Amino acid sequence: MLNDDRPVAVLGAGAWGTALALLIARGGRAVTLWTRDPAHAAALARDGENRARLPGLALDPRIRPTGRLGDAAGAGLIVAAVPAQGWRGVAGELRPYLGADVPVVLTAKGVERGTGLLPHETTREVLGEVPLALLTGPSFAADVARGLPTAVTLAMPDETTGLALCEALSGPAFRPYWSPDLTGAALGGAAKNVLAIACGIVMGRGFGESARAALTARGFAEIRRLAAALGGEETTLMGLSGLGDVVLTCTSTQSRNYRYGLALGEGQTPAGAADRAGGTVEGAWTAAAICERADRAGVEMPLAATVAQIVEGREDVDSAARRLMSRPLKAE
Ligand SMILES: NC(=O)c1ccc[n+]([C@@H]2O[C@H](COP(=O)([O-])OP(=O)(O)OC[C@H]3O[C@@H](n4cnc5c(N)ncnc54)[C@H](O)[C@@H]3O)[C@@H](O)[C@H]2O)c1
Ligand SMILES: O=P(O)(O)OC[C@H](O)CO
Repeated sequence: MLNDDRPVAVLGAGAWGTALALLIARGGRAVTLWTRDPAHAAALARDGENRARLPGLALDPRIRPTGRLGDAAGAGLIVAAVPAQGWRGVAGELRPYLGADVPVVLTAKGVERGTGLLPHETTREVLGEVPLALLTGPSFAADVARGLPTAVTLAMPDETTGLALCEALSGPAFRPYWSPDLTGAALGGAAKNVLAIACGIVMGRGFGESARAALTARGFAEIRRLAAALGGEETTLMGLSGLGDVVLTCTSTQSRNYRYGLALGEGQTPAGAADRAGGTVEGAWTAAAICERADRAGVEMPLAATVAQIVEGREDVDSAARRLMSRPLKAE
């Protein structure tokens, strides 16, 4: 299934899809790199690089860009790098082209608005019982594309296929660790984007490093509460896909979510902040969606709810900070 000569289809040719296509192609596999925009596919082929997202990094000759989703037919493995809000539609269009027993590796880090579903839950609704994995964890596209050392989580309940996927996707500088816990891994990846926005806001507003450390720890506590309520494992949250990605994204200006928060903290509007972040800011969409999901599970997430309020322009940063600091004192 995995060690055959069929190409790998990577869906979504943004920063992450392009980085993963490079990783896989360098491992010797042919890659079909699909983008919804045929003009973008033509530009990728013509330029030999993704100028908008990973400028200066040459595409491997084994990568074939395409604007036709039907070119994914015949792939031995699908890697989906479409943002969480767009994945349901793409998955539906993919269905007729998906071969029997072909594994689908999801990589989106978000919660779907309107349903509160994590990417693997959306996929189950649309594609049914396909072999499903999630690749997540601390990994900036530019780092992976440059071949810098990276370790991630590959979550899949079936151990045999999960380990085979780790092998298939590993490289000299890319090390996936298998986990059986899809829910814990997906939740950590989605929620850390919301927390990264909060940390960016705090730093942009000049509240200082102590405030950011407090926010990171208290935000991580609410993520763990929700994960536990949904059946995610504590060990997953304490690993690469949870703590690892929180550490990365809550501290680095390489993160778009963090940059978006920084701009909000500096007083920009949500639209201006999105422009400054550049590219997909999953946490901006996920903040409200994860709160809806938490409400249904009876879990309180005051920090995520505050990010949602600020992102939607319903509260300003200073009044949010005053409100959070005046909450009743309680046990840690
Ligand atoms: N960039 C990273 O370092 C990184 C790392 C790990 C995971 N991720 C995750 O990967 C996903 C994609 O992020 P990215 O960095 O590639 O973002 P990006 O902004 O660079 O690119 C997003 C791509 O998705 C496409 N897209 C958006 N909506 C679509 C839709 N409805 N149908 C089809 N295509 C659509 C866009 O055309 C674009 O090519 C996100 O969930 C992100 O959290 C990103
Ligand atoms: O740029 P961000 O904030 O989407 O973060 C990218 C990756 O998720 C980091 O692991």
